[in-house]
Amino acid sequence: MKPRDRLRIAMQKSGRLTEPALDLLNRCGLTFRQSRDKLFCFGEGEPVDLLLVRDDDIPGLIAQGVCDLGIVGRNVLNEFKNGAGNGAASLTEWRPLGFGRCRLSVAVPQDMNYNGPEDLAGLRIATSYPALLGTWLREKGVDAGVITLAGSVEIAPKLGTADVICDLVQSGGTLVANQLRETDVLLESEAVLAGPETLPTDERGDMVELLLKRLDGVIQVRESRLLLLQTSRTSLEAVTRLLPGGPQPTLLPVAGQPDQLMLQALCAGEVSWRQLEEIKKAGAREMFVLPVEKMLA
Ligand SMILES: Nc1ncnc2c1ncn2[C@@H]1O[C@H](COP(=O)(O)OP(=O)(O)OP(=O)(O)O)[C@@H](O)[C@H]1O
Ligand SMILES: O=P(O)(O)OC[C@H]1O[C@H](OP(=O)(O)OP(=O)(O)O)[C@H](O)[C@@H]1O
Ligand SMILES: [Mg+2]
Repeated sequence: MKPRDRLRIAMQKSGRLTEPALDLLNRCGLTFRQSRDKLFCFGEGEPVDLLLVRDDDIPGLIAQGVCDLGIVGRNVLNEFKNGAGNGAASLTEWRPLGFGRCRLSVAVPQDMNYNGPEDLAGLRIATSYPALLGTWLREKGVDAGVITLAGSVEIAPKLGTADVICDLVQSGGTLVANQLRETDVLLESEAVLAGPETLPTDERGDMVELLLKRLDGVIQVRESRLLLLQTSRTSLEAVTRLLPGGPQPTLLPVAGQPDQLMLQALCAGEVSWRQLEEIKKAGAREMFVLPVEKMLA
């Protein structure tokens, strides 16, 4: 293979991961000029280009060295590592990316009596993830038939082509619509930045390091929220105890109300309605949760 001096990242051409992946790269300061065939996007500022492909092809492209990194679901990456890519150059997750969250689960007809994996013995299981399912069945010591389907797996029991299924679940809506019930979770998945365990030693390696640093910053900011509220000095301790994790809050005086304080806290993740209601019960009022756009400690 010809040596390359520009970093090449593979990502899904069109699907659930396309928009969030592009958005993430943009936030890392990477912008791309789209070529007419839309399969290759040339990086405008930094020496980083994109290859837009079917998500299933991403691990193989990295293993072959056609791309240096890829943005792909853990489900697809691990299916490759357990199956087609078994024994190929080892791939690793450089970063979990926090979108495309779903799980790979076994689901059975709602009216089936199911007590555990041993009840799958002798049944036919339809899946798009034969390698991950095969590994799990071996671990459980269960001998079952694996029927590989490219899609519409949930319909297989109704059609009589399988008894149970193993497929991706997010809200669970598709399972309910097909009278199925989730029984075992094989894998918790989200989009990841995948790459070889050993990074290139040339300038591309330096670019990967820079990208990882920017990614860490972007992910930290994306998950941060600024919580603003007012509280009386007497409620301060109770309110502070309920604050979601993060650095020490900042306290500011409120003009004309000496017993009141304005509190500002950086929270490491989402602040739910339930948490807000609890904090309010402890004595807080005038509460605001704001997204953080940029952060420089
Ligand atoms: N319902 C879901 N909710 C959230 N994430 C999901 C869901 N279903 C799948 N995913 C994640 O998004 C990834 C891409 O899903 P998508 O349906 O776009 O793939 P696809 O149909 O295989 O696309 P391609 O044409 O690239 O092969 C999945 O591999 C998985 O990691
Ligand atoms: O638990 P839920 O929220 O219902 O999501 C799960 C469904 O989402 C995915 O399919 P998708 O909608 O991408 O359809 P496809 O596999 O036919 O492309 C997955 O294959 C499940 O069928
Ligand atoms: Mg696919």
